[in-house]
Amino acid sequence: MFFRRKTVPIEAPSPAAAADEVSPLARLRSRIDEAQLPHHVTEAALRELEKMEKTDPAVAEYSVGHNYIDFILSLPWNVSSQCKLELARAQSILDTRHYGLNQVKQRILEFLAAKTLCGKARQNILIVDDEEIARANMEHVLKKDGYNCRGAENGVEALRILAEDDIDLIITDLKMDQMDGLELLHQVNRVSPEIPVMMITGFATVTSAVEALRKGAAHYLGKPVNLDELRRTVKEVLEKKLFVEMGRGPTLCFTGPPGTGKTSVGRAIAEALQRQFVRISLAGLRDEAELRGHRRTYVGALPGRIIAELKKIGVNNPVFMLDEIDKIGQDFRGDPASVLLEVLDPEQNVRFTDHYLDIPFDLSRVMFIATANDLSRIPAPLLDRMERIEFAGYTDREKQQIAQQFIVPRQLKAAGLPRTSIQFTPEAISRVITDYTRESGLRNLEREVADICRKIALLCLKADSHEQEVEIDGEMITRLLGPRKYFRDAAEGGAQVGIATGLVWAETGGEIISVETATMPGGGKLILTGSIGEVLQESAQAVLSFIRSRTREFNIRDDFFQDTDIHIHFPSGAIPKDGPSAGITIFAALLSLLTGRPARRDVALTGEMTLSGRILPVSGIREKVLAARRAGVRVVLLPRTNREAVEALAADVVEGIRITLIGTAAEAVDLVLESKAYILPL
Ligand SMILES: Nc1ncnc2c1ncn2[C@@H]1O[C@H](COP(=O)(O)OP(=O)(O)OP(=O)(O)O)[C@@H](O)[C@H]1O
Repeated sequence: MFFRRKTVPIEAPSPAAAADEVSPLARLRSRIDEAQLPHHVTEAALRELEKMEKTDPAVAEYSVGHNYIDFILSLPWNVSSQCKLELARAQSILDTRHYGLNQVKQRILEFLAAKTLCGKARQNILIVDDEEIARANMEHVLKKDGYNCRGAENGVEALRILAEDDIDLIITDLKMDQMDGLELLHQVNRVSPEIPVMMITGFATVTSAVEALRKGAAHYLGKPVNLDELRRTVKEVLEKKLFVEMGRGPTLCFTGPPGTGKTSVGRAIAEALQRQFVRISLAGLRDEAELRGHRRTYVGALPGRIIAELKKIGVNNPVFMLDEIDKIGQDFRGDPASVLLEVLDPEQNVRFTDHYLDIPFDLSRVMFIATANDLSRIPAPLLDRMERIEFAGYTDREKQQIAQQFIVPRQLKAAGLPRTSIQFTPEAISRVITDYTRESGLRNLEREVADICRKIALLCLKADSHEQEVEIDGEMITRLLGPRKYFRDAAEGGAQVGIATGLVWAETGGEIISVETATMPGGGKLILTGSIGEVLQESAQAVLSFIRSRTREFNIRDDFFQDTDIHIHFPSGAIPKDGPSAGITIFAALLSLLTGRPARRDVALTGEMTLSGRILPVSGIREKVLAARRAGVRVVLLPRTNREAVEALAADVVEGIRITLIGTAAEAVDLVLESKAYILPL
């Protein structure tokens, strides 16, 4: 693509014409000309202008055309922010903005390091000209600018060099013996289409130069070559190529529970790269047109959100966050995922077409980062294009540190309170964390701290003493926030017959669930309730069959199911539940019910159970252990096959919790059920 300069003559205003007599169309034409848009964009704008010239200004099409040209002119076709990629700076920004997240920071730095190396490598230019003096001149100035240069006398020699060396740019004369510039361009396009070719031409061959541009040349310069223009153009062309190469490779996808820092790390990356930051939320997006825009033939047509955001931000190389990519939908209005496939594919996004814009826009300079809570909901082809980086939930100790260092100062400032005179004691923060929030991330913690700060601000204003020193302790938290919202139910509740505590993974992170069971006279029916999915229903069936096949082993009557119905309930019916990892918990609850042995509430289980009673591995171990700690669980039973994941847990994650690994359901029995039966077993 090349930038056309002054290709369309503007009619010079007659000396008599006053500035305000210039017609709106002439003004539009000169704006198009001055904008120095890429060639295909100028052509599209001029085509629209020609249509307007034939249209009555009173007709709606006239203003549609005017808006369209205005829109084209407002897009950042050539405007990029001067960004730098310095690894040390990136590291210090990531470190100062975020506590912990060591693995995440490490992965991001590795990702950026590869791009930094890509950007630091010296670029190789091949200069093809049969005049030795012309070659030598160009080599001289370009070498001074830090490029490696090689020379060739004609196209044949150039192709030979191309086969043996890595070349980033070819600058070629048009007229040469043996193989001329046009033929060389044709051959390069065939064997190495990613290498840009710049044409140098004498005045007599301008027509061929235009033809060369049509055939894919990156730029052309007239002879004698203006060396300053050459340096500028080479820099422009190579920078563009570098951007495309740096953008190549997978898009980053940050996954993890809400409030774990995905968006704010994205923002820090933009700052580290000195690029602008844009974020759009894709949650609930069903209509393809929202991303790709409406065709201009529709009344009230608008561009899609990607192009609209680029227009708003005014540069073509921001860090663009596609938030909640796992929440996009699909219906009769199209498939937004297919648009995202195009946007995230470096081969295709060079020519991204928005329906409203109707001409390709180059998105290759944009750095896209996606975020998701649940990877399993992302369509496989989309997931395939992304490099996943996991954000785990925080331990209470990490939350305490983040609150002291980041959240409290930020919320004090937001409430207009002086940071020096208001102090939160560690006990106060700890109370907010345990009694008023139950989450993997920091969303609610930040909300509660903000609430406290606003209340303090009101009190200070009422007392007219906002410079006064205030220490906020645990007791004051209760007075400000009211009765505690969460109880450590597992630790505080006693053992019960027919109820077991389980650990599951949800998109909000690890969660604790209880499985409740009851029997009643009936005829062998299994009733399952609690908004559960198919996999969970099948797990329950398998567990029941396992117990029925082992009645002797568990001291249960052989025919217990003949005259009994069994009901298994998963409380919190408003939340849909599915997944195999509750199998072992269903087993514990059911066996407790059938044997009359109470199940300990402070023992939590997770694991998929097979029909023969084996326990299969599950995912989200860290999140589940953190959820267990939040609920006051003391013992966690995990599948033996998850040993490696357990051993990888940091000491502060497992602090205060005993983890026992089990390989079969039978191993869990005496660990969960108390030995004494309180109710007569069935
Ligand atoms: N490690 C951390 N250090 C400092 N602050 C943090 C850290 N992690 C999260 N935060 C803060 O917590 C708040 C929530 O984070 P953020 O909005 O980035 O979460 P998110 O993971 O993008 O959530 P969602 O999935 O809901 O979009 C922000 O104010 C952020 O600055």
